[in-house]
Amino acid sequence: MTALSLVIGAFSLATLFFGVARGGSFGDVLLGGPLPAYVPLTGAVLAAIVFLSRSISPYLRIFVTMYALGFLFLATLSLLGGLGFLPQMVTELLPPAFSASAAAVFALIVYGVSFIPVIRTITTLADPYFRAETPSSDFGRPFAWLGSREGRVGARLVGLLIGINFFQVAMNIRFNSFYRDLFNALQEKNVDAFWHQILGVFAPLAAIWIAVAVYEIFVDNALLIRWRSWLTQRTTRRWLENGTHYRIPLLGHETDNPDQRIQADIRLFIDQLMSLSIRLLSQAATLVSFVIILWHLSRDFVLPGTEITMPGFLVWLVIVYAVVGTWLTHLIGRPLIGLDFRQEKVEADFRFSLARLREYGEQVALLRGEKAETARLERSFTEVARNFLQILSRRMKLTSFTAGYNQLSVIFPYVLAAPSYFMGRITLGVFQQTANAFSQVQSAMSFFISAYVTLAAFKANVDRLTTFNDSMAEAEAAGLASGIDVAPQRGGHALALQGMRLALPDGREIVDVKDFAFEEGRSVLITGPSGSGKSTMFRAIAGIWPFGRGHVEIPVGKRVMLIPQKPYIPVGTLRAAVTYPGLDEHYDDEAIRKALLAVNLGQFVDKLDIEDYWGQRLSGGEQQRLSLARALLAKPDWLLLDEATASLDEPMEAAVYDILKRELPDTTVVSIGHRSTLIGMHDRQVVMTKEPDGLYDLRDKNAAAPA
Ligand SMILES: Nc1ncnc2c1ncn2[C@@H]1O[C@H](COP(=O)(O)OP(=O)(O)OP(=O)(O)O)[C@@H](O)[C@H]1O
Repeated sequence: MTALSLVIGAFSLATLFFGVARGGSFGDVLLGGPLPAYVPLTGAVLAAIVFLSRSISPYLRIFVTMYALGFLFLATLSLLGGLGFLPQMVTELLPPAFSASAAAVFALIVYGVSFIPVIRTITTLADPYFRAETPSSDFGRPFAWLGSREGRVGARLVGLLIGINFFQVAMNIRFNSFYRDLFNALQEKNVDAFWHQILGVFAPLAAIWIAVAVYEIFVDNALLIRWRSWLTQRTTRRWLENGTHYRIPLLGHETDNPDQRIQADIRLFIDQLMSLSIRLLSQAATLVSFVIILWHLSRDFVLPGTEITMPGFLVWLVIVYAVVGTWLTHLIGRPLIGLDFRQEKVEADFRFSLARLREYGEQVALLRGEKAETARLERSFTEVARNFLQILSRRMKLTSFTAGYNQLSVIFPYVLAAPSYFMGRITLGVFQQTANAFSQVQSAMSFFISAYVTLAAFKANVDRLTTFNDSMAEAEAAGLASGIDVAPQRGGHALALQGMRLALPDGREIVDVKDFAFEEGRSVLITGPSGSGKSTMFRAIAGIWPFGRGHVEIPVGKRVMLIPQKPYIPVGTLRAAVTYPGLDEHYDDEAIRKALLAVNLGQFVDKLDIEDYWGQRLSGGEQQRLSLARALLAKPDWLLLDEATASLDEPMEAAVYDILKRELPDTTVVSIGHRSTLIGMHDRQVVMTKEPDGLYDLRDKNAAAPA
């Protein structure tokens, strides 16, 4: 950015000096000459903006850069044209010098809007991608020439898209003069000129237009998939790291349906941001270009119904026309923002209810819960339909206005230009060219009108992603600020708990383990009343419970594995289910088979590659044995079993404990359980005991006071 700013600064100073040196009155220098002085003057401002833009959002910086390059291109063309260095044919098509200054003004606008809070919210979501230093992704190999860092490639693809959009605006300008020439040929009944316009002008232009449109789709979608993969991966990792996904609902956040935010909202955000921002830019360029054209065209126009000539009156009319239309649309369409937000939420709630029903199909069927489920689903869908109807009613109101407005826009310029045509002031070609220019200006100015629905949905989408990010940040902060620290301890031989006071999310304290050690090699059974906080203590040892304070010390290099009562079994192959949470390629088949045989699941050893919903296919006891097989593979130093054998019959439970002892001689087992038969399988029994202060502490069985 610094180099670009220096180039623009040097160019501006040199051309300003050149203009002043040529002499002439102040007015001549400022407005006339090969390059009017207002161009280098705005160029000097642009150089400062480009320099300052180093500190703004990287996404917006791409736009400032493209405008700066546009300025250099247009100003150089104007200068060369002004000095007579370009052929006549090119000079005729040159945009006026004013357009270079317009590019500088747009850069200034982009710089200005970067400080608006709502824009900051949007760029906060967009920017991390453009800062990414990760190696460039494999998607869209044709873009290898754009660089090796993902963020840089992304930024250059956005730049390329902007360039394509500028080019399309330039083509539209060329098409505009084609209309004039074509209709003039028709009016003059000049057959040769007519065919020249069709075959010599229109056909090549159309061919270029098609090629550019196809390339644009390619660039646009390549950027979309690269950006989406990067952002999805980053969000998923962040969500799953350090138990954040578990803590978000614990903290009572409103972040519903994270699955929808990751799967749908990220895609929508990128898609809508790209189309809105790049379209906004090309609409701005269209606006400036055609306002200039329209201004020139309406030089000879009379006010309809009079013979008074009023230069540029079409420009004023189109501005008033579009501003009033935009304002009315805003008034009518505003409620759509909230309604769209709600629609996404109720749709996702409905989808989640269905997915959950599939997961718990057996339980629902056994309980004959179908009636209750039908009622619940119908209630959930009623919300979907009710909100949809509100959106429909609002859209109908909005469409009845915008459709009428668009229809009026078709005939409005004809009505305005007709008197001048009938009075012979303008040719049929100019009449047609005016109508085309008017509609270009009107559609650019009313970009906000046609994009209103997209803008409303975009705002709702940005809100959803922002609240999701905020909840993740809070859950991360809660993890960091948690008063419970789990730290490795040098030289120790026990998993020790000290000053551990655990609370519920509402702040009510339930557990106070003052000082307790699970010594290496000495298995422990924890018993105690239901709800006394045994599982919560295990959660704290695992480092995922954020409420409370205290220390958990684990000897350096030792591993703790926790097996809950209800195992989680991912959808996929049996091999992946047994090796979870490890990766299946880390274990050879022999080890997996041996583990399955040890926990009496021999009937499944030849089904390792079968993909299934194993969580639904296996019985409760089989699922528990499968998760014990995981422990045999993982060989942890401490194995915490939270009622992990509660679904097994007593002989099977005893056999499993024997196997654990035999296969994992170096593992210390700590179990939570209620069965008395478990006592003989452990070296020590402790009880969660209610102390006089109402909190539970661990006491050795023989020392336990009555609760
Ligand atoms: N996410 C949560 N939000 C609010 N309260 C919770 C949450 N998780 C647990 N609790 C509460 O914490 C208390 C202790 O629960 P915990 O599961 O630790 O008990 P437990 O001793 O393991 O019980 P059980 O023997 O029945 O399994 C219970 O009153 C429970 O309702």
